[in-house]
Amino acid sequence: MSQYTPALLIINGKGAGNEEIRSSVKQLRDEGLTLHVRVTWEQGDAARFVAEASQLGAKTVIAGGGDGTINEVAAALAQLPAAKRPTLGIVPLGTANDFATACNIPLAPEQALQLALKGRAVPIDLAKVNEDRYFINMATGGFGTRITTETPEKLKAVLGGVSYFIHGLLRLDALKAERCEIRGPDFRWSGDALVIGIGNGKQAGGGQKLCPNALINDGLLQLRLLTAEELLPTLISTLFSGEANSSVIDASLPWLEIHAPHELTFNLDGEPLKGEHFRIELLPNAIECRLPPNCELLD
Ligand SMILES: Nc1ncnc2c1ncn2[C@@H]1O[C@H](COP(=O)(O)OP(=O)(O)OP(=O)(O)O)[C@@H](O)[C@H]1O
Ligand SMILES: [Mg+2]
Repeated sequence: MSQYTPALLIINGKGAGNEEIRSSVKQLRDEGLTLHVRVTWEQGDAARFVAEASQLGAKTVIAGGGDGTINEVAAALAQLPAAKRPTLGIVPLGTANDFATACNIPLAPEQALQLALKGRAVPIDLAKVNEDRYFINMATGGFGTRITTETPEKLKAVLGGVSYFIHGLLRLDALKAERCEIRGPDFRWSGDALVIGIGNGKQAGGGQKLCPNALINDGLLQLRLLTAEELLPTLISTLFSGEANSSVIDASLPWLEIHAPHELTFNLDGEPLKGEHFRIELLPNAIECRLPPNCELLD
């Protein structure tokens, strides 16, 4: 398999017991591919492994995990000089795998690994949040945040992506509007928001298409705001169907700033970030990613 350059597979420790991955890696190595494997234990490990990639001569770095793992790998790649930046591959081993699902990346590890090594590399956008945080898929505030921050790991392990949905329904009583102000080029809104979705990708929280018009190579973020004017049942059906409605505000923006009088929690690809001020800026063509020809997030 000499047509492949060496690659590095970073597996989130939660998915490291996957036997299919083990046998696929063995098979690829038997065919002659140099495929390094590293396993994470905690936050920060993936970024350190990405830094190691150039010493290993890896031209492809594969994130084996859910959205949080892809986030960490993609963010570390974006911070490397362009000339030394490996291409991102994705093997979905998380709970919801919202980004991979929206991209039509195969969920079967063997096929995903083939795509991650051989697929067409496409430049994609990333979003930068404040000084040093990023997201590849979506930032959510409000209801969606509660779902993803508080869905217990045990529920995720037993029920997979459905757990986000079930846990979300159990927590409807906890739905609370957040007062905030949002500004961007030719855009200004202030009021009480129940859900704030800022999408590079379309879906989060286990298949909820919060930002149905988002694309990962259009140079724009889709902002979708569900305001507190609507009755709860209408709002929930809107949330799950993605249809238009008067309490839904939509905008496509290259950057935006959010200010709140008290602390808000945003989830960046499912990983929490607290603050009162957020500046979110789209970085066009920030990294290259191997994606299937039928990826639905491409322009
Ligand atoms: N060995 C490990 N055990 C538990 N957590 C880990 C381990 N290694 C990394 N992490 C943490 O896992 C989180 C990322 O998980 P990831 O998002 O990939 O999976 P998931 O949440 O199950 O899937 P998804 O986000 O697609 O629903 C990060 O917060 C990271 O710090
Ligand atoms: Mg996650």
